[in-house]
Amino acid sequence: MKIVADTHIPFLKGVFEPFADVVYLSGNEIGKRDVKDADALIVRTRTKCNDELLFGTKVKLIASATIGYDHIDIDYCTANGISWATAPGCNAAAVQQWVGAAIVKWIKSRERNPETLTLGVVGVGNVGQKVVELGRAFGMKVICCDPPRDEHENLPDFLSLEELLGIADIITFHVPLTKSGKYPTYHMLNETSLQLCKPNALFVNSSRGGVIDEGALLTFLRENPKADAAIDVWENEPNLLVELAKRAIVATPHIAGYSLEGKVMATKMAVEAVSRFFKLGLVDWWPNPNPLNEKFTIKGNIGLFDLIQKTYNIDADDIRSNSQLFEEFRNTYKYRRDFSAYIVSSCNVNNAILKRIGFQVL
Ligand SMILES: NC(=O)C1=CN([C@@H]2O[C@H](COP(=O)(O)OP(=O)(O)OC[C@H]3O[C@@H](n4cnc5c(N)ncnc54)[C@H](O)[C@@H]3O)[C@@H](O)[C@H]2O)C=CC1
Ligand SMILES: O=C(O)C(=O)[C@H](O)COP(=O)(O)O
Repeated sequence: MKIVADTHIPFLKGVFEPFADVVYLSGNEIGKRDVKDADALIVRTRTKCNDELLFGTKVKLIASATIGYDHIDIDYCTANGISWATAPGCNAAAVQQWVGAAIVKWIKSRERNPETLTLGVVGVGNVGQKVVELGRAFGMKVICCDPPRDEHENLPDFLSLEELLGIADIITFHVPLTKSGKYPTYHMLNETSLQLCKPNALFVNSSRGGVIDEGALLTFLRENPKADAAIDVWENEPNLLVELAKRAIVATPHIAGYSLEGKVMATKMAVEAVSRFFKLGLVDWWPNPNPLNEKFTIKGNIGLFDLIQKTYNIDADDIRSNSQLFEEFRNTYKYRRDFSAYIVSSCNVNNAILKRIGFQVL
């Protein structure tokens, strides 16, 4: 058996060596010659799994250690009998933390009162639901838009995108990138839909570049000096639209999901998917030693904003002055810890609220 794996998936080395020849390569370097005789691929967002890579190979399984899967051509895989697996929800808490840190930065710099603000969450899946809880913890009014869920679950409080855009002070996207189907998300925020938005809104994108039309957003920001953007994902990664990055209040290199918890869970889910498929018996696998056993205590008289900033200094991930280092920054990232690693005591926030957004409470 042969496995080709992305070398930047942490904790993977050594796991499959007892069962297979394992070749590690940088995700964007994995090519047809490498995968021709591979049975399985273990990838991240950096490997485009399409006919160009897969045609004529004997790949039977693609396991992606990521939530998103727009890098996998699902139609091609289905038509060609290639199974695929992702890691749903693995780093949702990390993205929640990134969104929290971005919003706190914006509120402090624009001196906005959270209790007067409406948070609009577009896409209410694993990440979106955590962001809804965050907005409530901030004391904001929260409104949601998720037509695919609404259609099946009949959620009376959910709004259309157009309604949400007209009301929200903060608009945050948590949708997959899709170009077809009933509810495509490609450029869902564009020149036309931006006209519905408030001139002092904050636009937050930690979903995928391409969900927002970057050129249209840049024009809107130029025309509306009180509007802002916090962007983690870009249409042409690793290249970013430098003018947009410069105008944004937060510009990071696709690291919203980069917590240690998120990475461990992603690898765990990919390992277990490969093990299930090839019947290798790696059930309830964890890295050994498990780095998540280390926890941290935060004690003292602080409010929620400072608490979030204590867990994550988003400015340290700013890529504006070093945009050419986009991929290197990601590949050498020191994974941060998300809220679940922190045990909080005696701080000025209600314990139930802290627990709802993922902190541990003493
Ligand atoms: N920046 C980063 O590091 C990360 C980015 N992501 C991105 O975030 C996306 C969302 O992640 P999850 O919440 O875990 O996915 P999910 O699949 O749990 O939720 C996505 C939600 O979007 C909804 N949706 C689909 N089309 C929609 C539309 N046109 N309008 C409104 N809602 C729509 C779905 O019904 C679903 O409820 C991922 O697909 C991925 O691309 C995920 C993890 C890390
Ligand atoms: O999980 C996802 O989806 C993401 O976007 C990741 O956090 C980015 O993952 P990598 O491909 O950089 O591992």
